[in-house]
Amino acid sequence: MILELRGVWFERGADTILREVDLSLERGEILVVHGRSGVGKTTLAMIAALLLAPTRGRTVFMGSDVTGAGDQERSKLRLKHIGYVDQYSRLLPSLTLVDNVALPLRLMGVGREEARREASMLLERLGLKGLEERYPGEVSGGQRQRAAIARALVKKPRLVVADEPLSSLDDEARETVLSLLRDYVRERGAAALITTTELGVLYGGDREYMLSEGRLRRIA
Ligand SMILES: Nc1ncnc2c1ncn2[C@@H]1O[C@H](COP(=O)(O)OP(=O)(O)OP(=O)(O)O)[C@@H](O)[C@H]1O
Repeated sequence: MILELRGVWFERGADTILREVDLSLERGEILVVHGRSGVGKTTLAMIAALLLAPTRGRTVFMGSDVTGAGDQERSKLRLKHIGYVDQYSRLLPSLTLVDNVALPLRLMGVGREEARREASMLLERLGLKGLEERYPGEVSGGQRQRAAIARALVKKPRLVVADEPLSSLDDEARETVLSLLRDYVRERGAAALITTTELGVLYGGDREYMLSEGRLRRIA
């Protein structure tokens, strides 16, 4: 088991965003959470990525209960094991795509050339060959989105959490990303959680859920 959320609540002031959410992610699985704008998908994604602690309930990551873990312990786990793609596919504007994607490896101590080589390979698999030396401001939103996915995968994390990673992609690019994610989680025994505001389309995840009124309901 990679991640387990047990009876998780998230309350902010008088608002209850998540109510008694149970979710488990096993190795090799892709889980998709659908939901309208504002229902709490980002909140759930951030809890899954250990960026946010639930107000009630337990979080178990790779067999360890991290419910009461401090910031430092959680950030250590994140750096090593979790790739997070935020909703805005934020990249550093002053670095080219290849250097953005190579950055997590550089931070882990990998040499520049090797890190850039790994990054280029991933960019190519995501259909971005030829754009390696462009800056984020010189590519499209969908291309930035794919570069952000490459950046999350480059350090080969155990858990990939991607918040609305497909929103600016056409059908072909979307399929490219999903099939790369499928191959990735299967090959590496990793797991992925992705969110989407699309309600009527299934994404071919191993399990798909609808989040509404704070509760998760399985839809496929
Ligand atoms: N920092 C904050 N302070 C107060 N309320 C917040 C904050 N962040 C989010 N919210 C509220 O919490 C609720 C859940 O937000 P969240 O971002 O998790 O939703 P979402 O499903 O990801 O939405 P979207 O699809 O529009 O990104 C929303 O009603 C939002 O307005």
